[in-house]
Amino acid sequence: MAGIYRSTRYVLQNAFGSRSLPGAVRFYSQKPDPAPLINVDVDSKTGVATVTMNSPPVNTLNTPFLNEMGGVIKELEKNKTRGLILTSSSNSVFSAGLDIMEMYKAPRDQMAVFWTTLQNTWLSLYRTGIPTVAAINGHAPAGGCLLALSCEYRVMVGPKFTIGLNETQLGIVAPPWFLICMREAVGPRQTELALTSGKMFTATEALNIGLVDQLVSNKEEALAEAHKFIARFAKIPPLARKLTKEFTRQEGIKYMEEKMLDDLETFVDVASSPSAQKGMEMYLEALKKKST
Ligand SMILES: CCCCCCCCCCC/C=C/C(=O)SCCNC(=O)CCNC(=O)[C@H](O)C(C)(C)COP(=O)(O)OP(=O)(O)OC[C@H]1O[C@@H](n2cnc3c(N)ncnc32)[C@H](O)[C@@H]1OP(=O)(O)O
Repeated sequence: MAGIYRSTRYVLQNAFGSRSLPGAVRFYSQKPDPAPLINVDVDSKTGVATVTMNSPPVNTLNTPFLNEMGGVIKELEKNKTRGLILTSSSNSVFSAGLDIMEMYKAPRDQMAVFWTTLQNTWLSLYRTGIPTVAAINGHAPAGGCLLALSCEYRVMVGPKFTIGLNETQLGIVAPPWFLICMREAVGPRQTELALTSGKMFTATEALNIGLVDQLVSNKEEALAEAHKFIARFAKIPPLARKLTKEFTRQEGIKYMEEKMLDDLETFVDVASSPSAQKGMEMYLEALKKKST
């Protein structure tokens, strides 16, 4: 089994195409798609990129989306972008997390490609030397929360949106690297309390436990505060900053570098188990009922 996963990873690692940015202008990532999943807008004065997830209806994280995100981060690094602000084009959802359709009734090799892409893209975002901020302008459950936690600073639009690692409510388990990200933000006690119950926090609750750093009342304010955070690093030498970030995040980085294949195998085994599949089926049905 590990052989399949290793070759899958090889293919994926070579699948991130690259393309030069034509200076500080707007560009769309990866494929010349009339409806890109992610828009990137680089401010020509500050060199800060606003990366807007634009995969309606709820920015689920599936393989094409994650591949595109990985490509975007690579491009921004190559172009020495000064900052990355992650936000959503939706008025109510930052990201609904992993696309359950990538896991529900999916063949094991498809699940493996999906998970490997998630692992690689997460690691790129989590460890990038570019200062990162999540401008959370909508709900951010599970993988949506992970995306926000992988950034260095979180500004959330309140009060009506929610955020959290709710996996246990779905009968699935947040892997250790999700948990490490949460623990880095809120500490071990709050992590255990939050994850064992799968709690979704209101924006105010999230601020109170340190899951987010700032509350604002709309997206424009969130973007303005995100720019302010990035401006703090104007006079900090980039290499010193990057290495300090790596040292601070070494637990998560080490976990992924050393345990990537074990994590992948565990994921495929757990996600394809009859009980996890039943749980996903019921959850999808509940989501569908809610939306009709
Ligand atoms: C080492 C140990 C490893 C073990 C690991 C094994 C197990 C793997 C676990 C991995 C961790 C998982 C992480 C995840 O991210 S799982 C996904 C969790 N996400 C959610 O719970 C969010 C679900 N969605 C919602 O709550 C709402 O959609 C939301 C509040 C985000 C927005 O609500 P809104 O009313 O605006 O929109 P709708 O609910 O009507 O949704 C619109 C359509 O989108 C579909 N949808 C929503 N979320 C998902 C999703 N995550 N995946 C797939 N599809 C989704 C929804 O069904 C609607 O579809 P239709 O329009 O067709 O009805």
